[in-house]
Amino acid sequence: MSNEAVTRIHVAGTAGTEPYDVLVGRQLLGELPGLIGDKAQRIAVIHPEALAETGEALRADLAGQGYEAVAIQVPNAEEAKTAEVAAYCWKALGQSNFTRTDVVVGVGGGATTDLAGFVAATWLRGVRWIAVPTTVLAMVDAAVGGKTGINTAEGKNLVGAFHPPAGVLCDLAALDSLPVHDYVSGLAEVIKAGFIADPVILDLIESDPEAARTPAGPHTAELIERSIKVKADVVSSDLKESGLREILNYGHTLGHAIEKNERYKWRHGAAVAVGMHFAAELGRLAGRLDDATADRHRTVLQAVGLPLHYRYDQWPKLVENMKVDKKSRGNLLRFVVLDGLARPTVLEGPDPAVLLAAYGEVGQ
Ligand SMILES: NC(=O)c1ccc[n+]([C@@H]2O[C@H](COP(=O)([O-])OP(=O)(O)OC[C@H]3O[C@@H](n4cnc5c(N)ncnc54)[C@H](O)[C@@H]3O)[C@@H](O)[C@H]2O)c1
Ligand SMILES: O=C(O)C(=O)C[C@@H](O)[C@H](O)[C@H](O)COP(=O)(O)O
Ligand SMILES: [Zn+2]
Repeated sequence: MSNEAVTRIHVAGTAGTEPYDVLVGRQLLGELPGLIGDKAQRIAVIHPEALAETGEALRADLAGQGYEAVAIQVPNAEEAKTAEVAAYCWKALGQSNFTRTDVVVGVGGGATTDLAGFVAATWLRGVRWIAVPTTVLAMVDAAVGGKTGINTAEGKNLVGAFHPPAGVLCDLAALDSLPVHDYVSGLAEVIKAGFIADPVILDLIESDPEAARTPAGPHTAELIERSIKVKADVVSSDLKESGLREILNYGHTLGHAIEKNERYKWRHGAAVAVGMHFAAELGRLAGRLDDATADRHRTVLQAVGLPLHYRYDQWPKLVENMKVDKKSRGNLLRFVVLDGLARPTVLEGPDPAVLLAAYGEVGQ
């Protein structure tokens, strides 16, 4: 793995879907026409406000290549993941006479790629789409694996579809304009990949946590590639989350509950960081996780500047919010915990007293 070469990570097709590759490197947009294929006449470039120039440049470039290209600008961050914004995109596609052979390109962070993928999944019951992630989080996680969706007032990602992209282009140059707060938020999913499957990720971050906070750090490409590999391996064998894929939800049961409680104003990665701290304490109290690995969660998350704590008095609301987690079955709450480093497992229906005790370490 190096900073210069283009790395290609393969995602196998399962459940009747096509395989595809995730490319990591620089100046990758030349790959787009090949991914678009030769049947498309129209391309819709869905991008957030923050990437207005990028979106327009891409639209103009595609128009120069002979496509009828439209740019669809959507709000930044979670404000894009709503039914209203999805409907706005459907309207734009309808007004462009967008057909089944046409292609959606989602350019942006995870919120944008989740929305763009969802729009592609639902338009005409599914059209081809390509992800061009521009945040760490979207490169290592959101754009890979075909989970697409939007939030509702009742919870995070409650409406969506499994609809894998035709390809994912991770241009590392995009990260240079990312505010540090958003860069660091993405490290939560990188650290998650380290705890559930690839501890070398943790070693690399711990070797220089300050450097890990910037795209100029010495291990940026390797951290991104290793995290993508973790995700690609999991979704290659379990696209629709019938089992193994649940491990990617480490830290998310509480994390999503916090996001909803904050009306989606917290960054996803920050909420997942608190959620992983909670999951580590839960694993420890359930007698599964050793002290050293549980403590390592605190040190590595804190070292890169991610939060560990949330409001203690919000626990009853968080418990309510967790009931709509997609891993729940009836009234049974289910949490991904670790049996040890890189040994994820599911803890079903833990004693409410144990849950509260774990939250006692997290709440402030
Ligand atoms: N589908 C999945 O498997 C999956 C996995 C993980 C996370 N997610 C979702 O991803 C979302 C979080 O993604 P995120 O952390 O990328 O946040 P985000 O998409 O909200 O982006 C953060 C902010 O950065 C801006 N931005 C994006 N790229 C930029 C760039 N290169 N330069 C400057 N600004 C830029 C965005 O417009 C936004 O304002 C959440 O909605 C989460 O649920 C989905
Ligand atoms: O891809 C997955 O599967 C994940 O769980 C990855 C998570 O990082 C991601 O936030 C995902 O969107 C959560 O899925 P959800 O099904 O809990 O909404
Ligand atoms: Zn996530």
